[in-house]
Amino acid sequence: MKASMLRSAATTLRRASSSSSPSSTHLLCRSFSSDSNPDHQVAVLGAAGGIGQPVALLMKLNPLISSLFLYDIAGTPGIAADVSHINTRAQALVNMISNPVNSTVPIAAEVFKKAGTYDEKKLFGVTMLDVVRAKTFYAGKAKVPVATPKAYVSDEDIKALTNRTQDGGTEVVEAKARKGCATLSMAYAGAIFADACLKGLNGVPNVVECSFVQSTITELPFFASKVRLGKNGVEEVLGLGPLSDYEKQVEYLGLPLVPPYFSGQNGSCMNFQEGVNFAVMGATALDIDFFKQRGIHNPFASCSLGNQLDWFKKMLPSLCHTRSSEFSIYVHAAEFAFAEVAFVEVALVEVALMP
Ligand SMILES: NC(=O)C1=CN([C@@H]2O[C@H](COP(=O)(O)OP(=O)(O)OC[C@H]3O[C@@H](n4cnc5c(N)ncnc54)[C@H](O)[C@@H]3O)[C@@H](O)[C@H]2O)C=CC1
Ligand SMILES: O=C([O-])CC(=O)C(=O)O
Repeated sequence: MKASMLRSAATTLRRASSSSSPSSTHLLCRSFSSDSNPDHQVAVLGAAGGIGQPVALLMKLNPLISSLFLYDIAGTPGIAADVSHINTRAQALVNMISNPVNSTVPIAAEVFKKAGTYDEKKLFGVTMLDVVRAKTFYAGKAKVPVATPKAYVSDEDIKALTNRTQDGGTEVVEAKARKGCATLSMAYAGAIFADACLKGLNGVPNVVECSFVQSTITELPFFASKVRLGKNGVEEVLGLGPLSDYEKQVEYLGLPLVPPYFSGQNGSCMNFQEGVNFAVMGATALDIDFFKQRGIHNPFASCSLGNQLDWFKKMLPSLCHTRSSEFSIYVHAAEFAFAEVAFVEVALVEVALMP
């Protein structure tokens, strides 16, 4: 999701919470409602999209929802009339599906902060599709709907199931001959997560699902883990719990875990043979001061690309002693990190330039 869409969402929620007067938002809103109790209102943003359409259908079928509002883009000011019908407050829970969720959620947090509507208990990255896939693939392997992994599935199978879950998106994209991605299963997963949120809001006890949320369970400001849902959104961010030996392994994370950079004596890396990591999550291409001067706080960014290039330059002398195969592995990881940086950068610049 681009920052412009987040901005639209933030604008919509802010306006919905504060005013019933016509707004100048550029969203085209189609809305309808059903008469059921309790009174929960749900808005689907991007409702005309591959995921949005089936999500809207599933939301319409959910008896916990009394009003359903569907939004998509169009360049018409007629949106104002529709938006003014929404009387929901900024208490809304926001479930972000747009990829990459681990970037769009922190960016959304910044947008909401800028709009003065951020509540860390109410912003969720939807990671439910991974859970749905894991359960489905596991049940297929174990031949039972619910089971203890150790009891039914070998370590080797768990590894294969983990890989299949991690690659689930690609599996669907390829099955659709690259003409589409996972929309129906994502809509199902999104609807299940929304239903859990609604149950939490209704005071159903002990509703626990996985989500990418603001978190203190690791050193990262946002993380995906089990979350207890309640009347205010996130009731409790639950810890990781005991990890199996396999889960503790690096490959479970899907990326080579390269130690962070630190300079040793004479500015060289202490032990490059075990790798060196210049990538810092959320690092910006523009200097950090650019964002500071515009009042943007990026919780991930403690350095810029310039800092990383400086570290790299200091490290260069050690490269002469490194085998080329090792070098290519690290360069590969860096390429991945830079791609992510590029997306975050564009979105952050958009946030920085917000009026
Ligand atoms: N979290 C997860 O596990 C998954 C996430 N995704 C992600 O979900 C996202 C959406 O996927 P699709 O529905 O297939 O895409 P899509 O392109 O079919 O739909 C997106 C919709 O958003 C609308 N839109 C764009 N800007 C808007 C704005 N400012 N306001 C309102 N509507 C706006 C577009 O007009 C379009 O109808 C993608 O980022 C995709 O990568 C997809 C599958 C799984
Ligand atoms: O990559 C995508 O857009 C789809 C996705 O996340 C998935 O299917 O897991």
